[in-house]
Amino acid sequence: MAAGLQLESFDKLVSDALSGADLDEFNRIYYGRTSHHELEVKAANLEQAQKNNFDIEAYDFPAQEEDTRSPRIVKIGIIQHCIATSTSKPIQAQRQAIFDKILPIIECAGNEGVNVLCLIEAWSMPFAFCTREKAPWCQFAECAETGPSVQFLQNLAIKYNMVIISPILERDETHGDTIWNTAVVINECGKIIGKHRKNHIPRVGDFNESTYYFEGNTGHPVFDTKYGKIAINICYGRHHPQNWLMFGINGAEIVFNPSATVGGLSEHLWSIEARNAAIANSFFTCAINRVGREEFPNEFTSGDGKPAHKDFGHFFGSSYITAPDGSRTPGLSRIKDGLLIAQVDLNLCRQVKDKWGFRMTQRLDYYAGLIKKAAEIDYKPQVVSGN
Ligand SMILES: NC(=O)NCCC(=O)O
Repeated sequence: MAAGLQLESFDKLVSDALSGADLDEFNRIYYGRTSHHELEVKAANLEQAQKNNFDIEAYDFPAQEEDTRSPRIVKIGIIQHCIATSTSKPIQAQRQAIFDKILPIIECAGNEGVNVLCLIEAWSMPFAFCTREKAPWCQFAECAETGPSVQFLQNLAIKYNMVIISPILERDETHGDTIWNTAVVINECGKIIGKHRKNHIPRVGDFNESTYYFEGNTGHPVFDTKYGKIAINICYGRHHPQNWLMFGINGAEIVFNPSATVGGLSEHLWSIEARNAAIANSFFTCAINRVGREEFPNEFTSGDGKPAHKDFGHFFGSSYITAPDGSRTPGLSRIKDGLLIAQVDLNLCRQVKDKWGFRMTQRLDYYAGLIKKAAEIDYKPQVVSGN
């Protein structure tokens, strides 16, 4: 099969090709456990998924029983989806079409008892930053506290008693109408408990996001919710180990990575980075990517000598969840909308810290000193001459 759009999923390719002991051994080595611990999904939700053309998969990550702590079972949900209509339509129509298509997926998450749900980066709009055009795309920017996306999700958060992370294009009207790439955290009562702005902005390929917004100014907040301590590392921030590290230092137990990235650029990195972060920081990570192709009315170039084009390329989905011990779920489809659920016991975070001691051995003070020196203008790299 030719590489690209046709391949439904890497994980399916493997499970179709292998069986029996070979598949078990592959799973043990690649996923970190021979069985995926699949959980049953309610028949009504499977029906709903089929009717609305999305997948649902659910997996379990148990921890060892402890004498001194009760299990802390939490259901995490992540949704990947494509846009729902032409990028030439009026802004409100494009946004409403996304609301309409994502509603049954969120309802399924709610009906499956998901406690914390996260959507893709800039979920309520096409990823128009490739174009470098300000109009009409800046009109998608909305107030984090009162905008249409937040209002839409607040009701669902209340209805399903669910924390929802809503990554949007934010317009901060109070501070000069500035635009940010922001994840808004809505608690299970529908209250906005805070927001985080993307810390690292890409300047690669068609990802011309720096034309629209700056590096975030909200630090590395960890939101202490009813369902655990959660944080959000938005898309390109996953390439920066220190970004993950700071969320870990601040006590995160689950870090979501809402993303928008395309096959030509990053597909070979995708399965590594969020997974590695889970291992290095003893927390759960959830890598969530957009699906589909997005075409824009006017051509744009990427500064790479290639012809001008209107299409961003293939957003390859493949969302997955990794536990602190490095075991992971299979990824969702590369081409289809989907809901991935992981039932996790948050006690696993401490159990992995006790086993591996990464937190204890990371030598923060040592590296803090070294990095401070390395950032100085006259720093001399420690290189030993071979001559
Ligand atoms: N949205 C975003 O930051 N994409 C950058 C490309 C990547 O990180 O793979």
